[in-house]
Formats: sequence, structure tokens, C-alpha cells
Amino acid sequence: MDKLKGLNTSLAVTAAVCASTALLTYIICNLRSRDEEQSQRSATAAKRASERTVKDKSQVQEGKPKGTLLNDLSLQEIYLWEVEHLGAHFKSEFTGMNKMKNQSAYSEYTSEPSSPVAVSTGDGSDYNKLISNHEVIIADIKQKPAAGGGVNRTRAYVRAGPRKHLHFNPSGVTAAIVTCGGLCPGLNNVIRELTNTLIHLYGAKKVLGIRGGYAGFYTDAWQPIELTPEIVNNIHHEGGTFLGSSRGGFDIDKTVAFLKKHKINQLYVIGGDGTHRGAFRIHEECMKLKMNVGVCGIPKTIDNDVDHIDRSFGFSSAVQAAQSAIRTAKTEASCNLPNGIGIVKLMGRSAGFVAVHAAMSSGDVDLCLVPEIPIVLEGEKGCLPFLQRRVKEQGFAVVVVAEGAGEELLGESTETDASGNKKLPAIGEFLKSKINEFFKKNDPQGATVKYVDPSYIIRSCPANAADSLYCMQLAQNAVHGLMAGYTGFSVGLCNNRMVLLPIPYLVETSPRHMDAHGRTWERVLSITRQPNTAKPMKPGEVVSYAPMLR
Ligand SMILES: Nc1ncnc2c1ncn2[C@@H]1O[C@H](COP(=O)(O)OP(=O)(O)OP(=O)(O)O)[C@@H](O)[C@H]1O
Ligand SMILES: O=P(O)(O)OC[C@H]1O[C@](O)(CO)[C@@H](O)[C@@H]1O
Repeated sequence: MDKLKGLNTSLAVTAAVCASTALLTYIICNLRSRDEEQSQRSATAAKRASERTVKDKSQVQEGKPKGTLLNDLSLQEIYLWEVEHLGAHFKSEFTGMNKMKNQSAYSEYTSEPSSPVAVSTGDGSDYNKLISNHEVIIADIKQKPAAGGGVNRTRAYVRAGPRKHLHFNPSGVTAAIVTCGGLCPGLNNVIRELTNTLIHLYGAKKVLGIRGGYAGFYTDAWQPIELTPEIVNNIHHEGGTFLGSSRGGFDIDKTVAFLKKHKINQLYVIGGDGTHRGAFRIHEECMKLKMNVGVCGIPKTIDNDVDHIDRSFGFSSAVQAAQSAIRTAKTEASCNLPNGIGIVKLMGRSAGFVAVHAAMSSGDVDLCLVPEIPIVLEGEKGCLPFLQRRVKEQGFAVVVVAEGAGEELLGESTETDASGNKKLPAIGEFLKSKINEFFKKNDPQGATVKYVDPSYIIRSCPANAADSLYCMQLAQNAVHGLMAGYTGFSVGLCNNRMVLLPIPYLVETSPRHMDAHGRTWERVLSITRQPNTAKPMKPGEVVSYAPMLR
């Protein structure tokens, strides 16, 4: 019996040993085959990489870029948005070369290349890069193969920057700068940089600041100010405009008479779409009267509703300034019981860009209401039951509403401001009362609603770093453009490059709106999880993208 037991035990041990050996063999084989597979994969990847390197090298040697040639994609037609040039009507006043006036030219070097001996030629230093009149920036950088054998088309913009040849003799330039419409962070940065560029970089004769917008051309009490680098030195640290602004005024005859009287040959107009329409009128009148005057617009508005450009200056600062209002609303809503709801009203007459960008960047917003998307109060997609659900989940809710939202509920206003822009009904107060009513009816505790209106706070602040940099680029390129002889244009950032845009094209589709079926709104929905109340797309309607976020 004992023997049998012993035999069983040894059989069991042998079986166990065999099993473990088999398992070990299986594992080793598996590992080996996995290793083999892995080294095979690495070899294939290395082969592919080396083939790619060889291919890239040969392409580069042939003067082509690296990468794979897409045979199914090409850009066949490019349409330039031409900018008018004074050279077509008047002889150039300058025969010299465009140089950076405020720099000494280096013509000799010591043996130590890092310490050049400056020998000033007296007429300035060469630019590192001059832009040729044929350089363009392609507008539609997003491309896909054209369907059904069609052609791919895009428009293109004139690239901004210093030109080799100037139309104006800089020392004979008397420039005027005017700011019109609502305030916007960065106005002072633009005034300052225009003045500095005109005087330091080009050596212009005189720069006049027109006070109080277009009305300043003919209002005796608002005499122009002569701008110098000393006078404008610190203005960029302040919000608002050193020159003052206004709505309403525009008189073409008096404006042209002013230009003649003060021998102004370059006019810089800073403003929104209304201001640009006025600027183009002045340009047309100057051409009609054969006046050798260049007119340039610099697009400004916190609403970011000037079409085609990546963004208007001041927008980024306004979105940033809105953050503290949203945080205030969140604190008030979360600390005030029961059922705290904070409402923030932000500017945005017909476009909700400030509201959606402020909401997206804050991450604290539960409901965002903009003019482009109809407001539905009750029912399945209603914003009021949605708010009630959100308050149940997290104890409070934050709402951001653009001032132009809810026209479909409040009715279109018939009142206008001095420029003819329609006045807006009080959507913030309306929402507050609707929320209170709804909660009173549907929750025994009701709601505690706090309303924050930071409208002018976000518009009158100084520019942030991003806008300050942008204003500097805009101002310099405006001066480069006018000095070169371009006229009737506006400057802006398109696809992150500075370009010159013909004003009629710019204003044709301005003010622009956020696309209710675009990706920006989709991002808002993904963050807030609010019901989508955008009207369904019409048959054949195409989704376009707001240039700020694509
Ligand atoms: N079509 C036009 N022709 C001539 N001048 C105009 C025109 N539209 C507006 N303006 C003038 O331009 C100036 C600014 O216009 P508006 O008040 O509409 O501001 P805006 O430039 O559109 O900027 P904002 O974004 O602040 O509204 C005003 O003096 C107004 O009279
Ligand atoms: O009260 P104001 O100065 O006329 O300006 C209000 C409007 O100006 C804007 O900020 C545009 O400049 C709009 O968003 C707003 O509706």
C-alpha cells in the first residue's frame, strides 16, 4: 500500500515536472516568437525609414520638399485680392531705397564678427527681409481633393511688410491717425506704434492725432494733437484711446477739406466695419479729387466680427478680462444657497465670439447663450429645465449670455445708436427673471440668482501681451503698406501672416457670425453639455468655420 502511495507520489511529481517543463517550453517558444516578430517589425520599420530618408534626400536634392507627393491633390486656381496702388495714378515721390531709418548701417567688421564696428552711412540700415509685390498668402490652407474632377480654388492676399521701393518720400509725409466706434483694448498700442514707426523708422515729417473719431475732422472744439514718440511713450499701458472716439459723425466734404488744409498724405483709421466703410469713402473721394493720399484701415473690435482676419485686436484681452467675471459668478453661485445661479452678460452685438471663447477658456460655464443660436426656454431642449438639472447635480450653475442673444424672444429693437447700430434689449435681466420664475414654480426652494454685467470692464482694459504684440505688427505693417503706395486697404493677420486686404472685400461680409453648425459651437456643447438649439441646416447649406478656431 505504502509502495503504491510512493509510486503515486513520484508519478505526480514526474507529471508536475513534465507539465512545468512543457509550460516553460511554451513560454520560451512564445517569447522567442514574440522576439522574432518584434525584431522583424523593427527591421521593417528601419527599412522603411531608410527608404524614406533616401527618397527625402533625393527630393531635397531636386529642390523639392520632403514628404509624399499627393497625386490626387493640387491647387489649380489662385485668385489674388488685389490692393489699389497710388502708383497707378501718381508718380512715385521717392527714388531712394527703403531702409530702417533708425538703424546705423554696418559696413565694416573687426576680426571679431560678434563685435561689428558700426559705420553709419547716414541713411539707415537695410531690412533683413523686404517683401516683393508678388508675395501672397494663400487663404484656404485647408484643402482636400476636388470632387468629380473639379478644380481646387483659393483666394490669396497681398503679403504685408516693408517694400524695396516707396511711393512717398518719408520726409514729406504728414500722417493723421483717428480712432472711431467703441473702445477696444490695444487702441493706444496702435496709436503709439504708428507714431513711432512713422517717425523713428521712416522719418516722417509730422503725425497728427484726430480727436473724437470722424467728428474730430470738423469739430472746432476738438483740435488735432501733434503726436511725437515722447507724447505717446506711455499711453499703451492704459485702456481706451488717447485720442478719444465717437459714434455717428462722418462728413466726407469736411474730412477731405481737413486733409487738404493740413496737407495730410497718409490717413490711418482704426475702427470696426462701420469705420472701414467710412475709410473707403474717404479713399474714393481722394481718388475722385486726384489727391495723392493713402488711406489704410486697422480693424478693431472686441466682438471679433470683422471677416477674413484670424482675429481683431482687443478680442483676446476682452476674453481674458471676462474670466474674472465668470469666476465671480461661479463663486456667487456656489456660495449662495439655495440653488445658486450666476449670470454673466458679455458684449457681442450680433456675434457671440466673446461669449463662446470666454466660456470655453474658463471651463466654468454650464450654459452659453449667443445671438447665433435661438434660446429655447422650456421643454425638452429648454435651457431652464437644463439649469435645474445642472443645479441638482452640482448645487449651482453658471450662465454666460451675449448681449445680442435672444432677439427671437425679446423682439428686434427699433432704436439705434448714433452710428445706426441697433440698440439691444436687456437679455440679462430677462433671463434673471425667467430663471427666478421657473425655479419658483418647479422647486420648493426657488433659486438664488446673481447677475454680473462686466460689459465695459472687459472693453476698457489695457491690451494683454498677445494683443500688444499684434497691435505692434498691425501698426508697422500699416505704415509699410502706405509708404509703399498701397491704399484703400486694411491690415490683418490671415493664417498667422500679416496681409493687406482691400476694404470693400473686408466689409462685404462683416460683421461675421459664429457658424451655428461649425466646430466652435460643437466645442461649446461638448464642454457645457447644454441642449443644442441651433436651427437645423438647410438642404445644401455648407458648414463654414470661424477663423479663430478651426
Ligand atoms: N457706411 C458708412 N459710411 C461712412 N461712415 C460710416 C459708415 N458706417 C459707420 N460710419 C462711421 O464710422 C464710425 C464708427 O462706426 P460704428 O459706430 O458703427 O463703429 P464700428 O467702426 O463698426 O466699430 P464697433 O465695432 O465699435 O461698432 C462712426 O463715426 C460712423 O458714423
Ligand atoms: O455702448 P457703446 O459704446 O455704444 O458700445 C457697445 C457696443 O460696442 C461693442 O463693444 C463693439 O465695439 C459691442 O459689443 C457693443 O454692443
